[in-house]
Amino acid sequence: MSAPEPTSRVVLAQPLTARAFAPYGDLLAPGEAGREINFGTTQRFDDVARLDVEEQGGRACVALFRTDAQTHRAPYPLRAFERHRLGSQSFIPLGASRCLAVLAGSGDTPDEAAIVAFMIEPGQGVTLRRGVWHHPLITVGAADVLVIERAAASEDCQVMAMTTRVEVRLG
Ligand SMILES: NC(=O)N[C@@H](O)C(=O)O
Ligand code: NI
Repeated sequence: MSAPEPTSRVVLAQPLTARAFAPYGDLLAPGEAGREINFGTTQRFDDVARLDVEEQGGRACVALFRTDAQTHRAPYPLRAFERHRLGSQSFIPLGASRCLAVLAGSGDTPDEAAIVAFMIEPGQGVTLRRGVWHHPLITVGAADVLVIERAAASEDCQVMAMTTRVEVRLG
C-alpha cells in the first residue's frame, strides 16, 4: 500500500489593507491632493505608486501579464519564491481581474513559516518593495494584470524553490 501524500500547510488569502501590507510595500492609493484637470472634468492624482526602478541604470518597464483559468485556480500549490533586489514591482489587476500577492518576508531566504497571501481586488494595486520574497504571479482564474517593474541589461530575479508543501486557498 503506497504511503499517503504528505499534507500541505494551508495559507488563506486575506483582504488587502495598507496596514497589513505595510511590511512588504504600498497599496496604490490616490492621496488627498487630487487636482482638477481637463476643464474640471477630471481629478488627477500623481505618484499613486512609489516606483524604485532606477538602481544601476534601470528604467521603468510596464508589462501586461495574461493568465489562463487552467493554471490559475484554487487551491494553489506554491512552487518557489523570488525576489528582485534592485527594484520594486507593482501589480495592478485590470478590469474584473483579481490576483494574489503571496509573500515570505525580506530575509536572506524566504521565510516559509511566515507566508502570507493577500487578495488584490479590482480597483486595488500594490507595489512590492525591492527584496521582498514573493511567489510568481497567481491570479483568480484568467486575468490581465499590469506590472510595472525595473528593467535593466541584466535580469534581477533570484528564485528559491520551496522546501515545504504549502498551498494557498481562497477561504
Ligand atoms: N518573472 C516575471 O516576469 N514575473 C515575476 O517577477 C513575478 O513576480 O511574477
Ligand atoms: Ni517578481
